[in-house]
Amino acid sequence: MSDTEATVQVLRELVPEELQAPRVAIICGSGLSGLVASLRHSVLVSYDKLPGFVQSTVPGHKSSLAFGFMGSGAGVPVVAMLGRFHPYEGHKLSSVVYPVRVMANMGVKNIIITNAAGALNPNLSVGTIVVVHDHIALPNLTGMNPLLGPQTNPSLPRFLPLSDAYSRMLRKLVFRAARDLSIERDALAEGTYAWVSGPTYETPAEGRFLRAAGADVVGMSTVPEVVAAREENMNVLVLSLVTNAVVIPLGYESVRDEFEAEIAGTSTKAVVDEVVSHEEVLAIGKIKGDLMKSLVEKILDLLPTDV
Ligand SMILES: O=P(O)(O)O[C@@H]1C[C@H](O)[C@@H](CO)O1
Ligand code: HPA
Repeated sequence: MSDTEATVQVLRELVPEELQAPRVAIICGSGLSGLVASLRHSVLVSYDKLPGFVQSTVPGHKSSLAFGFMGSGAGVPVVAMLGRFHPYEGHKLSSVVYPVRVMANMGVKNIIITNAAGALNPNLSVGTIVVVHDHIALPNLTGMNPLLGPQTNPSLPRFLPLSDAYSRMLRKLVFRAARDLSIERDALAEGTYAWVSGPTYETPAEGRFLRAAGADVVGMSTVPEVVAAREENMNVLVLSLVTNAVVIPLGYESVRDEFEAEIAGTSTKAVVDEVVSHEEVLAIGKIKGDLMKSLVEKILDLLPTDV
């Protein structure tokens, strides 16, 4: 029996039979566990009961899986991670993606991955939900790829194409859901997510670099999960909630100019001194959580029955 099969075996003992075949997995990003507040017949399973699972150590992430039905009518059976694992917590990449492999082993075919992210694109304001259509993963390109090493399951592809990682069908469904809910057009955008390891937020020069490379938002999660989910042949949807702007010009102003202006008694342009914090990230999650929740519920309502 493989490791993931052993974990699924434990879940089968802890979760009632009618919840054992989820169609959709949801990963809740920082401060976004309220996304699944409307789960019906829900059963929570703490990660410490599950072999192979580690613990979420980040504020705004709980260490439990939630099973239940979500959406209108009978609803769709879902399994949600109320907290995720990040490499910066000290978790190995194989641990970070382990829950995705377990959910795939349970037969889940669709995954909605959410996260909090900083905006690199100046057209994105705080609170916008970005439907991710591509990613830039410097860690993947430089030797920190979750698929490095012996294959956990040799029947999965060794060389995984990622040109179509983000399901067009699911992305389109988001916009249909938004129209059905009369969500204003500017509340949603499309973009490319840059994955960084964290836990430091970006310097202004790093922000400029990632923006120049074509990224719209930046965050510290998601991509390893996307890679594992694609290896497991799931349909992937990623929704990033913009919680802050990455202040690209901050720190760039010349202190020599400032010093010389002080001596001359003239004034210089005021330096912006916004500093991002995790508290701010969580606060935006709280404010926009209901919108994200309605959107996810409507996406589940619209999900074709054959996927
Ligand atoms: O788990 P996500 O990607 O939603 O969390 C973001 C990235 C860091 O974990 C944290 C920084 O504030 O929020
Ligand atoms: N950078 C990286 N990760 C983040 C940010 C950010 O600005 N905001 C929320 N998660």
